[in-house]
Amino acid sequence: MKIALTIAGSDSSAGAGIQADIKTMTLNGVYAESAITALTAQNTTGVYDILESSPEFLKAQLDAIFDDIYPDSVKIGMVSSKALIEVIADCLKERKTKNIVVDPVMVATSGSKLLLDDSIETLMQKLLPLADLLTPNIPEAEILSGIEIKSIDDMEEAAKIISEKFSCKTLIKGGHKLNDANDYLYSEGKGVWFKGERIDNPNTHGTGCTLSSAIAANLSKGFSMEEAIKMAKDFLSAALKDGLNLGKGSGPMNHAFDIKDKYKKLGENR
Ligand SMILES: Nc1ncnc2c1ncn2[C@@H]1O[C@H](COP(=O)(O)OP(=O)(O)O)[C@@H](O)[C@H]1O
Ligand SMILES: Cc1ncc(COP(=O)(O)OP(=O)(O)O)c(N)n1
Repeated sequence: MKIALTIAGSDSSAGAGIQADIKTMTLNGVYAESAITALTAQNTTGVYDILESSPEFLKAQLDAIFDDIYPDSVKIGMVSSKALIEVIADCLKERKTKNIVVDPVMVATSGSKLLLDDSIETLMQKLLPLADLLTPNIPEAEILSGIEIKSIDDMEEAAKIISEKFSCKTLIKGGHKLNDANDYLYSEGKGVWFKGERIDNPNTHGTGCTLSSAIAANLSKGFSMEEAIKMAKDFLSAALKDGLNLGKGSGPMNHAFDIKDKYKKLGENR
């Protein structure tokens, strides 16, 4: 079985973060491992508290993982501080990790900061140049490229700037901010649009986490980057389309859309 590792924060409501990543990787047919950068007290209405892992404890988690079950891909999500970013960058270099997908999580859709302002520079210098793929949303892409994104042309230009700056493929997500569900990949001098069907569902908590971890799972299985992105978008759309409606705010998607009926039946005889 292929292995994917997520290095990210825990979301207590399990719609985003580590929990979304593990569900996504599992349902995309790979074995999921996790190294937790922070615990968040979070639900569909916001992030109420954050407790970071110490750098020593994050390193201990990564060493335990890499010494035993070596991953075929790594997805990195919320990493809030400089010291944690450095631990991850050192580990990825030392362990010669392949298929690195970085979702440069900065602010949750609910508005809470998940990356400290003074850590953005460290993220850009130490971690992003190690990535095979970056998956910023529009506000993150504006920070990484240094340009304002107000149009489709701006999206294309920003992807090129980011890709050249960090020497990696860059997928800018249109998402709910611009151009509906259409995302743009720039890679080695070439751009390609991934058109998605916009699903009218306000419950989009964890869409970014789900997309990046599905891409990592698909890379683990040996798919090309373009195939991995296409399949990840199909998985995300199906999870959104399932129409789960939980919580008082922007709720989680149903990652288990494909198997939910199988397990529902098991309980029906009781
Ligand atoms: N309503 C929607 N219907 C279909 N796809 C969506 C919708 N909203 C977001 N997406 C897709 O979800 C993925 C994550 O995008 P986005 O929500 O912008 O990321 P983030 O959670 O990092 O802000 C992208 O592929 C985007 O196109
Ligand atoms: C612990 C944790 N990590 C990441 C996020 C952000 O999730 P994302 O899928 O990028 O976007 P929203 O869910 O905020 O729309 C998070 N909220 N918590």
